[in-house]
Amino acid sequence: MLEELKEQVCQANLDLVKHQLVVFTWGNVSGIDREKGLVVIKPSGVSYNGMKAEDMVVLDLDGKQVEGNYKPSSDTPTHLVLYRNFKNIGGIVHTHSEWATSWAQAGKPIPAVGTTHADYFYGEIPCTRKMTDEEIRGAYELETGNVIVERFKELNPDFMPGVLVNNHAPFSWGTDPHEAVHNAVVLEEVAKMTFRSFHLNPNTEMSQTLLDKHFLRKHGKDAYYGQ
Ligand SMILES: O=C(CO)[C@@H](O)[C@@H](O)COP(=O)(O)O
Repeated sequence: MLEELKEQVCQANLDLVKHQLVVFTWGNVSGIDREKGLVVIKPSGVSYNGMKAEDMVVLDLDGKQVEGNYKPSSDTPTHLVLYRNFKNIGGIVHTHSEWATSWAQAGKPIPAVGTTHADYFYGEIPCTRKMTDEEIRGAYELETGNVIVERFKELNPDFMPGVLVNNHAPFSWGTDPHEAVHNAVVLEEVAKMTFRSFHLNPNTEMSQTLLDKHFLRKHGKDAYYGQ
């Protein structure tokens, strides 16, 4: 089971390259085995070229490394905060994909103005507040997780599978590493399309009715999209 998760996490990391979401080593994917309470994550700073499942690092939810020859991603504390707080998620992606990162750097949430967005994200994709100097100097990556959780106080992570970290970049998640990558791809596409929509028409908007229709036809108890 853990070996299978290492394969999935490794493949999901390689998929970031395939989908052109990462440059150099600017990203990472993790997955969790909830029964065992173990997280599998990409090693820090290791090139995607020739990366193998056995290179993945395994930790418990407190961050204690239990397997792996490498140090885990420097973003591991952020992933662990999200797994501890968002109980239904099974995979997390962090990238510096250029369109989503542009919104994050600008400190701007991405408004829901089209059905591509509404098929995946139930409302505006939130952006976290700026971190304080104290948070940045302290346990920075853990505090990054904390500001995400703080931003989700009144949001459901099952209906909003991604966030922009202010001055930084996006995180996305899903029920497993593969779905988390899928959501990262959609987030990047939506970031690009929304920027262009506002460029063409600064008054672009979408009704709540259309947002509800598109999100709820794919998610929730009355979903009917697909097979
Ligand atoms: O956010 C950043 C850098 O700004 C990191 O996520 C990125 O470089 C990836 O770090 P790791 O190689 O996973 O330690």
